Amino acid sequence: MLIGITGTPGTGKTSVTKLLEEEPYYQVIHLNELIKDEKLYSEVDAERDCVVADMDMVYDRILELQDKSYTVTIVDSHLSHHIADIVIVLRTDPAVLKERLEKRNYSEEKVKENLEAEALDIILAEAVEWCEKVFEINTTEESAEKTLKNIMRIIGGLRNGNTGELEEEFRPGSVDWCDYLFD
Ligand SMILES: Nc1ncnc2c1ncn2[C@@H]1O[C@H](COP(=O)(O)OP(=O)(O)O)[C@@H](O)[C@H]1O
Repeated sequence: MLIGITGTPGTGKTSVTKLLEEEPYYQVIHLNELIKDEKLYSEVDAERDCVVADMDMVYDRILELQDKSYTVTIVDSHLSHHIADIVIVLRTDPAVLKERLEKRNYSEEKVKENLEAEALDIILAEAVEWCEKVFEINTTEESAEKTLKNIMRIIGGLRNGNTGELEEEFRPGSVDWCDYLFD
């Protein structure tokens, strides 16, 4: 089973997937590192300080790397909803996200761009449009450990074919940052 952990940068994807990596039966691919290490991109955008991933190359590489001896392969990246059919979108209140992104020494422009993307649900909307199953977790006031527990509950439900209540609890659209936009 291939599952994407996606969300705006700073929402906690890498922190939680690093914890998941320590659990047995989970293969974790940190896609952003892989894209840089293996140059799976078509362009370097120096102005925006990022690369433009070649998603065909990325998709083929993920399929090659997916090790079926693991029960679940997790793809950690804000691009993972381009690849996986099942995704968990991590969300963080833009006011909290701002602090996290500023600590990363992102430019003012890059912080603003990411905060707007989070406030406007950009990744969530893409995931809902492209993926078969989407779960949304608000990590604003949760530790990475608590988020890990929720992710493992969702994966457990998917494996048992019993996601009814989880689909309600982590329903896409349950998080709303509209107040941030109109403050
Ligand atoms: N659940 C959380 N609660 C508080 N801080 C968190 C949480 N998850 C991550 N962080 C902090 O936020 C920052 C960004 O987390 P990271 O996992 O790198 O996000 P992403 O992979 O989504 O870009 C890190 O400094 C991390 O310590």
